[in-house]
Amino acid sequence: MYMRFFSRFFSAMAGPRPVVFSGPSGAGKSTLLKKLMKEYDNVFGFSVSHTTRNPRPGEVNGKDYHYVTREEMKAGVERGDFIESAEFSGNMYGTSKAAVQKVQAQNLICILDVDMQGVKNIKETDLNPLYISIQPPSMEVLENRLRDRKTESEESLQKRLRAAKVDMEIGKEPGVFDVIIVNDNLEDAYKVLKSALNEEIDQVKKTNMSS
Ligand SMILES: Nc1ncnc2c1ncn2[C@@H]1O[C@H](COP(=O)(O)OP(=O)(O)OP(=O)(O)O)[C@@H](O)[C@H]1O
Ligand SMILES: Nc1nc2c(ncn2[C@@H]2O[C@H](COP(=O)(O)O)[C@@H](O)[C@H]2O)c(=O)[nH]1
Repeated sequence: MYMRFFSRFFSAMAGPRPVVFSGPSGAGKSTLLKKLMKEYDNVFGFSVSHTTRNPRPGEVNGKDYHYVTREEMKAGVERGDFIESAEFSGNMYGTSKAAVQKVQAQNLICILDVDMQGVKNIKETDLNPLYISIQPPSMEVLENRLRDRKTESEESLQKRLRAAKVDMEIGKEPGVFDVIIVNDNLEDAYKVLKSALNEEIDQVKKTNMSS
């Protein structure tokens, strides 16, 4: 596992700098984010995306995603409700302005979980987040994790693996991500993630305690 650091925190904007997580489907983004939010629920807030995919068992509407029809999603995009939106593995996904504002209004670090198109599109906005890439140790491990998760049809799994190959190549290009974490052993990866966000966590704790 290794980590690269190109920049540090607190942007010129008011409030804590958002953090964008990306990386191939199955790399372990949600697993790491859920751990982080459980440990620091008063520091981080999750930007709940919209998606046209069906909820998985255990997922909750409004918490994991806002589940919408393609028509609803397209109408929202046309109205300008979204900071970014993308088509991934046969479904639409997008980050609404309202989702980010809701977290920022609470003075929490806004966490976004987006695919590589989302990363590219967010780079065109003035959100100015820290970009963290979560990578699997290998394609073989990634495939096993996705299969073991049992959430995908064979067709969807193959689409996700194809997207993963492309994402992993783009992710290696210099300057795309500020921090790259290889999620091999979960506890090790979590430690690296926490240390990458250490200063922000302390800063938000201090600010929120004194307000
Ligand atoms: N370090 C790890 N070791 C073993 N299994 C892991 C590890 N990290 C995550 N997993 C498992 O791998 C699977 C994929 O993880 P997760 O759903 O968090 O990935 P993801 O990157 O959020 O995927 P997606 O982008 O599709 O939402 C899950 O079943 C999770 O329990
Ligand atoms: N561009 C965006 N990508 C998003 C958003 N929310 C999630 N995602 C990415 O989609 C894939 C698949 O997610 P899954 O929950 O169906 O497994 C994954 O890479 C997410 O990062 C979003 O709002 N915008």
